[in-house]
Amino acid sequence: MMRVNNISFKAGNRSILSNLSFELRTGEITVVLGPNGAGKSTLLRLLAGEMKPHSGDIYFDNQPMHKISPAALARQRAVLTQQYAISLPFICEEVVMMGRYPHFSNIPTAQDADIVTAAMDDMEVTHLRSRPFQTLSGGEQQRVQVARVLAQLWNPTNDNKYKLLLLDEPTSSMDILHQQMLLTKARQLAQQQYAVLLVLHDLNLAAQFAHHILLLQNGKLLADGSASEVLQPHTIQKAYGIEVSILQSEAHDHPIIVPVSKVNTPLCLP
Ligand SMILES: Nc1ncnc2c1ncn2[C@@H]1O[C@H](COP(=O)(O)OP(=O)(O)OP(=O)(O)O)[C@@H](O)[C@H]1O
Repeated sequence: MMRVNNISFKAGNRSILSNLSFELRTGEITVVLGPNGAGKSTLLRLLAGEMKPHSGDIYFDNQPMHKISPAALARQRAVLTQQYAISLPFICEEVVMMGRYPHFSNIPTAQDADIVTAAMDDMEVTHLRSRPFQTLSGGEQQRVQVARVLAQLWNPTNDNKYKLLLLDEPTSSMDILHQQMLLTKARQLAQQQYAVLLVLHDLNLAAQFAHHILLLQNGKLLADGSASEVLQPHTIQKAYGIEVSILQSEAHDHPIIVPVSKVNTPLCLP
């Protein structure tokens, strides 16, 4: 449902992404991995249509991305970026309702209100609905923002349109329970008409939930495939410069990645 053909992106003269090609398919969770600065967030913003690649093409639902109107795009794809500072004193329910803005003209309908309630229930933030967003903890804010993007793509009429959910490090502030809850929800959505793309740093979450992994290094695609294809010790060593062991356990249907090499951290004394 999304086809990326040989895209490159530059900031000034500096190449940030080079010659990336891949597909995002409905039914799948695609996880983008890579060290700090590899280009993951830049890639997500290009896929969201927030920026255009300097070369190459992105097709969404068989249309060139740049030809889709922002209003139409907002009904089919939702984005959670790493920065979501809200300076005005909105309460949480209003933040989640922002996800419904593309769906009503002036006043939210009863259905929009029901969707906000359901999305807040899914992210276990219903008890926070009347709290000012700025007073929430980091993990609570992240769950409210995920509820907002879920509300944006909520599909009560089953309109048969593909949905694309793009989440940049959505679990970074969440505790282990809420990480699992969110990624289980992402898996359920992928089983409907959604393609889900997650930027993650946690290789074990990627191993557990990804159908498809894109591993970036210096803006290039170092590996592209299933978790067991991509999460190999030599590939991880090449990408991150750290030695790992891959454990297989009968209790789990995915590999478990454990660092084994000692990292030589420069000692900074005052
Ligand atoms: N507008 C810009 N001008 C100059 N450099 C930029 C610009 N935007 C991004 N970069 C650089 O591009 C590289 C990729 O940035 P990006 O945010 O995509 O990395 P990332 O893989 O998401 O990193 P992280 O894991 O740290 O979040 C970084 O080195 C960043 O400094």
